[in-house]
Amino acid sequence: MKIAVMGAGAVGCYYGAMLARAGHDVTLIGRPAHVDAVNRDGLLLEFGGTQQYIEMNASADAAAIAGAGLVLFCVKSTDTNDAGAQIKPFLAPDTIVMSLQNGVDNAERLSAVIGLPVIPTVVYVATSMEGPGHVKHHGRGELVIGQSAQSDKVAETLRPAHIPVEISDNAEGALWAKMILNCAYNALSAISQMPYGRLVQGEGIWDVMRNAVDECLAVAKGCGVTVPGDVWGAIEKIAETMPGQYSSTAQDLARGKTSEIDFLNGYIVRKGAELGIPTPTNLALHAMTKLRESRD
Ligand SMILES: NC(=O)C1=CN([C@@H]2O[C@H](COP(=O)(O)OP(=O)(O)OC[C@H]3O[C@@H](n4cnc5c(N)ncnc54)[C@H](OP(=O)(O)O)[C@@H]3O)[C@@H](O)[C@H]2O)C=CC1
Ligand SMILES: CC(C)(CO)C(=O)C(=O)O
Repeated sequence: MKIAVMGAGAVGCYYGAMLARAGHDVTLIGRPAHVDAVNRDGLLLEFGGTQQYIEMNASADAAAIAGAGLVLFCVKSTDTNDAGAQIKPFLAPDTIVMSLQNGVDNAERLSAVIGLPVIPTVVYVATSMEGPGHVKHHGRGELVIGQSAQSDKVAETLRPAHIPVEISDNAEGALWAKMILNCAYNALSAISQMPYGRLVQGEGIWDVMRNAVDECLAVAKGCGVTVPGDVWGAIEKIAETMPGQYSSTAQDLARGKTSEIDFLNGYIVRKGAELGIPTPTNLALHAMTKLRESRD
């Protein structure tokens, strides 16, 4: 089966590389600098202290997605609608589309744009682009995917490529759990430009995080979502296990890029307003991050 990746970035290149390494016919759709490097040398995958060039197809033209049986959709939440509109003309009615993105509404938004079902996928991986056509794996790699008629087929395709897949009847709740963690840390790390270990030592920071999380849980409940696991316990663990890490939002702002904050704290604020649930802490975190994002 031909597999296409829309968004040749940290997540898309990693999963594309794992699948190509396992013998699949993989096509990456990405920006010209990455595409040129992959077409020239192959994709450089750094994994567990090893480096390997992996041959695969790459194109800057969304038309290269034509004929794919499976599409991994891996752009940032800010690009979902535009990238979805670009691939729509090249999808068949039976193409399986997965959203490998943070935030809770990407699968729904993408599905509305392309007119096909989209499998929501929670991505537990840490990867980064180290340069054009060069992806580095820092840890983990497992996916939790929603139930659908195609989910078994997806799992059977991905698992032999050393991509652990769990099919869950509460993938939505798992996406929420991850987003709530993001709502606790991402904006604070972005506004302060501090890593988590130092951040949580700030005066009142745990209280701010607790308030943000309580608002998120109230909004999740209002949306009828059951958030699995010990959300607060997982949040406390992040500061212990990743003390030197800056949030992806902090990294985006440091590079002058638009962040996904509208789909994290911003999403909670919008949903809270719809449901009549106050979200003052998320409102402040979102507004301050947007201010910082708009700085020259
Ligand atoms: N990196 C990680 O470790 C993790 C990331 N995630 C989530 O996964 C998603 C993807 O993140 P990540 O891979 O880090 O993001 P990246 O920015 O590294 O990758 C996305 C890539 O897609 C490109 N792109 C966007 N729109 C188009 C388009 N229309 N045509 C071609 N290329 C396009 C972007 O280019 P440009 O930048 O020029 O727009 C970028 O190179 C996000 O929702 C993120 O939150 C989840 C877990 C871990
Ligand atoms: C888990 C966490 C908070 C790790 O940095 C993350 O998902 C992000 O930075 O967006």
